[in-house]
Amino acid sequence: MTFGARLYRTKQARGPLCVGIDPHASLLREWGLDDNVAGLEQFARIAVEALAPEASLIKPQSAFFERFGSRGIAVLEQVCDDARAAGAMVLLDVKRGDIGSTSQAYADAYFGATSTLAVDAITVSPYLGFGSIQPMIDTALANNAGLFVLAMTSNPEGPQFQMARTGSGRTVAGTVLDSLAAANAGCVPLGSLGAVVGATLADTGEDFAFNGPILAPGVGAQGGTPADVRRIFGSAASNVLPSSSRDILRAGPDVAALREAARRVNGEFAEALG
Ligand SMILES: O=c1ccn([C@@H]2O[C@H](COP(=O)(O)O)[C@@H](O)[C@H]2O)c(=O)[nH]1
Repeated sequence: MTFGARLYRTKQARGPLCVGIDPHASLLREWGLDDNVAGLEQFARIAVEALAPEASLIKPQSAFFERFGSRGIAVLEQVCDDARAAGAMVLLDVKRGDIGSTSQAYADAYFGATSTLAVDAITVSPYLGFGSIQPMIDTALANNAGLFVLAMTSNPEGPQFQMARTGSGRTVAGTVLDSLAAANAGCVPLGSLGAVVGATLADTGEDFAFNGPILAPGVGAQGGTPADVRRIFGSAASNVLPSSSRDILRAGPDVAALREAARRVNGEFAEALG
C-alpha cells in the first residue's frame, strides 16, 4: 500500500496528530535526565512508550540525536523501529536537499533495502530546485514511502525567500505546491508527497488542494492553534497533520501524563479540522 494510503488510513483510525520527539537539552533536564547518551536513550524510550501507541505520526528530529554522534544515531534507529512496531508511522525530520546525485544517496539511506534507518517518510528541502529532489521522490514512491517537502516553514524568516515572486508572478512556495499537485495527480485516496506548511502563518493566499498530506509544525510552543490551522488551510484542513513537539513533551516524564497531553491535543485538532 502507498504511503499516502497508509497515512490516510492511520489518520482515520488515530486522528490527525503528529508528535515530534525533540530531546532538547532543556527537556532532558526538566525530565531529571543527564544531557548525555544515557539520558537521550531514557528520554526516547519513555516518549515512544507513551506516544507511539497514540499518534498517527511520530516525528523524531534528527538534529537532537545527531548531537550525540554515532551513539545518538543508534538511539534514533531504535526510536524509529519501536515507534513503527507500536503502530505509528515515522516521519524523520532531516530536511534533506542537495544536487541530484547526492539526493539519491540520501534516498538510499532512508528508503533503501539495506537501510538501518528505514522510515515511512522524511522531510526534504526543494530549495536547490524542485528537480533536485526527484531521486528522493522516485525512491520513496518505489518503496511505498513518502516525503514532506518544505513549502512555507513556520519560522519567521521563511517568507523572505518562500513568499518571493517568481517571473510568472507565482510565489516560490506556490511553485512547490504546483509541483506536488502534478506529482500527486490521480492518487487515491491521497498522494504520498506532502508539504510542510507552518501553523504559525498569516493568511497566505495559497490553495492547498494538491492532493497530498500537509504537515503543519508550529503548534503549541510556536503559538499555532486549532483555529489557526482551520484559518490557514480552509477546505484542505482535512489533509492536515498538526505537529507539536515541546508542548507535549513538557508533560513528561510520566508516561500517563504524556499520553494524556497527546490525547488532548489530538482531540482538539480532530474537532477543529473535521
Ligand atoms: O517549518 C518547520 C519545519 C519543521 N519544524 C520542526 O518541527 C519541530 C517543532 O518543534 P516545537 O517544539 O513543536 O516547536 C522542530 O523539530 C522543528 O525543527 C518546524 O518547527 N517548522
